[in-house]
Formats: sequence, C-alpha cells, structure tokens
Amino acid sequence: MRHPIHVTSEIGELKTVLLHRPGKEVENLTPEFLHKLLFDDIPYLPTIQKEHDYFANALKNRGVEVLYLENLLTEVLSSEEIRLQFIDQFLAESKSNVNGARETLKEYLLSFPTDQMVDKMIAGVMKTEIEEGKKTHLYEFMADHYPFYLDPMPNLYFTRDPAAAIGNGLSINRMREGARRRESMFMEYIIKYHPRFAKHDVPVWLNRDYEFAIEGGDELILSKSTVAIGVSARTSARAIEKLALNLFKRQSDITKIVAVEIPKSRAFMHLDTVFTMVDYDKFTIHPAIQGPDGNMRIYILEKGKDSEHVKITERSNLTECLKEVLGLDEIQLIPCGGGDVIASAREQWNDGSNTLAISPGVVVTYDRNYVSNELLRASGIEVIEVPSSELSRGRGGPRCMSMPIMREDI
Ligand SMILES: NC(=O)NCCC[C@H](N)C(=O)O
Repeated sequence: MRHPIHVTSEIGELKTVLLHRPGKEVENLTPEFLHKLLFDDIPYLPTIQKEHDYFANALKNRGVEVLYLENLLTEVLSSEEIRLQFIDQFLAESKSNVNGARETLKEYLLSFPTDQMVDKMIAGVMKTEIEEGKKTHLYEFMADHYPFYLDPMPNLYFTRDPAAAIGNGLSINRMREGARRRESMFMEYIIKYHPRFAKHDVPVWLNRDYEFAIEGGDELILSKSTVAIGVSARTSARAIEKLALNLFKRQSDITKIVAVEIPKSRAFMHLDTVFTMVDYDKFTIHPAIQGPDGNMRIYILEKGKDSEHVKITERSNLTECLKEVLGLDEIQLIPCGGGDVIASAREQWNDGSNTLAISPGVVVTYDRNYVSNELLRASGIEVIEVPSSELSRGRGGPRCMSMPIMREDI
C-alpha cells in the first residue's frame, strides 16, 4: 500500500500538495488587528482568490494533485462524534474570547452545514452575529471594544507552517504566535481521522503539544537523510533538538539535522523567507543573512551517546556545509534581487527567495520579483510566475502557501 506522505527532498517532482484557498477570514482583518494577526495590509478578497486559483492551476497544469485543507477537514468532520470533539477542542483553544460563551458558540457553529461551519471557524465569529437575547456576559455586549468571539485565521493559506512532511511522517507544529496556534489542529485531525491517512498510521515525529515552537517554513528537506531547520523568530533550538532526537530514535531515514541560525526579524521570520532549494546544487539566498565572508552560525546535530543526547558540531559557512551534507563539489547560491541592496531588500520583503520547486530546476515564484526571477532563469532554472499583488500582503510566497505531502524521490 502506497504511503500517503512521502517527502525526501525539497525538489523531487511534486505529486500532491495541500493548499487553503483564502476566504472570508482576510476580510475580517482591520487596521487595529493587523499586527496581532501577522499581516501588513488587507488583501482584496476577489483578487487574492483569483491569484490563489492561478497558483493552484499552475500546479495542476504540471500534473500536481491539489488537495484543499478545508475540504479534507470537512470530510473528517462529517462524523458527528469527531465534529463535536473538534468543536470542543477548537473552542477551548480559542479561550481568550470564548470565555463563558462556549455553549452559545457551539450551538451557533452546529447550526451550519459542516462545510460552512469549517469556513466560519476559519473566518471567525463576530459578536454581532449572536442574537442579543443569547448573551449573558458583559464582554459579549462589547462588540466595539473587541469584535470577535472567535478570531479569524487569515494566515491559514500559508499551509507550509502548521505541519511539515519529513520522509513518511510529519511534524505537527506548536506555532509560536497565538494568532496561528489553532492552525495545526486541522492537520492533527486530518492525519488521525481522514480515510486517506488514518489507516496508514502516519508517524508524527513531533506533535503540537510539545512546549517549544517550530514552524514548517523553517523545515527544509535537503535530502533523504538531512533536514535543514532555521533557528528563527518562530522556531526554537529546543524544538529542533527534540525533533532530532525523535527522528534519530524512531527509525526515520534522517541522520543529520542542520540547524541554521537566522536573524530574528519580521522580514526573515522563517528560513524559507531567505533560503530555498531550486535544483540539485542550486539555492536562492537573501545575502543579508550571511556575514562579510559568507559566515553564519550553523550546527549539525547527529545521533549522540544515548537517546537523550545529540552530537553537535559547528560549521561557519553555508556553502561549505551544503557541499558537505549533500556530497557535492560545487553548489551555487543565487542572491535574491541579484545582490543589489535595494532590489534584494525589496524583493525579499515580497518573498523573492521563497520559491516552490515542483521538480529539480523548476520553480514557482511571484511575478513581482522580476530581478530575482531573471537571475534564476539566467542560472538555468525554469520559472513559473504567479500574480502576487494581494497574495504577498500576508508576507509569504509560493513555498509558504503550499504543503507538499508527496514528492518523487530524486
Ligand atoms: N513560511 C513562511 O514564511 N510563511 C509565511 C507566514 C506569514 C504569516 N503572515 C506569518 O507571519 O506567520
């Protein structure tokens, strides 16, 4: 029986990917809550959907099977027992606003057909949606003070981050920011209960109940045996070490974790915002993450003396480290924006380094990053561009917007 999750590289031919089509949740962004909800601007819904459909079609046209997170979850929640369990957990995890109104909200959510209920949970529930007569707590009447019972989940179209495929298993992530923490519940339920996955007993290398944060944008599968993980604003060194211990212990094929420290900044929130793999020996990079001589702080984690310890050795140069772990004589780093200070900062901000490889040497990128795209082409890469004026407002690119679950081995 073919395993439903299989990812042993960043670049092997993409067979199946999980997306979320942005919906009403982006219309629940207002200036007051942009920062909290991790957006820099408010996307225009019809256009962001059009751009997202273009992205999905670009993948389908290349033979990729596109699955939508919201559809898989709706299928899971068709069982009444699981639906009730999911709602209870979802409301419990949304605790800051639900306080005391759980039963009213549960009844409200259950009044919708399951697909609309899922959309509603993602879009958020406004206080004004519940009849006044059902409100019993002071805060429920304060719609102007804080409008939501359930906060919207506008970052859900960045399916990369809540969970990541590693080999035949997954990390289901505890996300750093409160605004995104509920997102990984979706994958937890899908893996456990959706018929496509449930019967395969998919290994979960690290689960979302682990106390330290890790996000999929930091997890890059360099090869069958090596994963690079960013130590970043979102991913903690502790979670990386725990994941490494579990991967070494539980018979995965992973023998090396390359922990790459990157600056903690909004623009560089994950490793994949500054570094992605585009071919066997080619990578995009934002030059600002390296020191003057290309120096960086990099640590290789390998099996240690016992199951509680990893062996840690330090490296200081990314190019040399990649050559070592991939067994290559040469590798090429393609600078975002061509290394021009202005173009690289501008294009990195709009995810110029955030490419999604759909096979070795073929990537999907945003059209707006024309300097980086030309440079990729000049380096022999085929570039499929997608329109990006609204998609880019959430600060993530094609890699962030996709969660590959099946790739051919390379
Ligand atoms: N892998 C990624 O870099 N994902 C982009 C996530 C953007 C989202 N607005 C966030 O701040 O989490």
